[in-house]
Amino acid sequence: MGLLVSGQWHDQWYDTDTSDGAFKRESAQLRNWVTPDGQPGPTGEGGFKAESDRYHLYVSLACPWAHRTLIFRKLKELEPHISVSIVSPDMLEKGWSFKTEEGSTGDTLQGFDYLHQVYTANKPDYTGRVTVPVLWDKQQGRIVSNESAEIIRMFNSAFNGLTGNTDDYYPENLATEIDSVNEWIYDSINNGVYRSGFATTQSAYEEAYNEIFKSLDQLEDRLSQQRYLMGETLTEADWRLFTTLIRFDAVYHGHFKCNRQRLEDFPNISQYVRELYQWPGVAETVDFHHIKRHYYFSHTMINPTRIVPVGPVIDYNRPHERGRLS
Ligand SMILES: N[C@@H](CCC(=O)N[C@@H](CS)C(=O)NCC(=O)O)C(=O)O
Repeated sequence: MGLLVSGQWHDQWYDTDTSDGAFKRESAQLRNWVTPDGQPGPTGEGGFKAESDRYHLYVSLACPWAHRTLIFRKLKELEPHISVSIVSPDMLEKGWSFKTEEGSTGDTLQGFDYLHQVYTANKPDYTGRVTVPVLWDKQQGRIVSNESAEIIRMFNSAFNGLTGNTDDYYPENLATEIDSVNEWIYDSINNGVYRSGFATTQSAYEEAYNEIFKSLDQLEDRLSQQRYLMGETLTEADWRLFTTLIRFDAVYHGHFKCNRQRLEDFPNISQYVRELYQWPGVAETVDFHHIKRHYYFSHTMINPTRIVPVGPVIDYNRPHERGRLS
């Protein structure tokens, strides 16, 4: 685990000393947008037109942020148009690698050994963390974006002309409400589990833990009254939440100490997770080997023995009752 400083790799764990033991996530730096005609998007530069076989996605199957982009690539029928490389679940001294032993595809586009080389190929003197996902433009030989929240918005609509798929997970009439639910879920759940797991003081950990379970209680209540976060319409807010929920009992409950109870113990949340897991194509994007191996093997500061737990045994394919009550 580390970061690039002026293009040089430095092996370094997150610094929590300056924030009373609390983990602070850095904002993504590369924020251009693919658009239907190549006009600039909400941030960054223009010149990234939606075209078939022009873009390549670098992902980890372990990472909840990268997982969102894989789900959108699947749901929006972008697989024939956007190629993918999957990193190894082991993120060690040199960060994300393409070592194939534990199931990386290798860098199928550029043949690099490490993801940090993709970042320096984009900008030789790059300074910052080297994170997945990364959306790479094969035509210009540069990174379009390393922000999953924005990559899924591009996937949601920019390529509709190519795929003919007009399913909309960010409909205009719900956009403001989706943005506000996203913010709540991001702070307390998506990033909350990391704040719990990476905390280095008892108080920072307990603060994150309390926020997570307060939000999960609210979520359980909301899902007892409606099928999805926005009611009857399945939106990006659900997919952003799902990638954290599907990892919860396998890693966040144990490794990140989010252990007041398992998600399996929440009647509505657990059924909602199963409904989304069973959504056509989605189960294929979930890889519990990569998920467990990444967290338990890579974070030696938290789990020095690197033993990867065998359980839990949960059948996400068993039936759910969602949709029957409404
Ligand atoms: N804001 C980014 C965050 C991505 C992120 O933090 N990914 C993690 C993996 S789950 C990562 O690559 N971490 C490497 C590091 O922090 O050095 C996004 O949502 O795309």
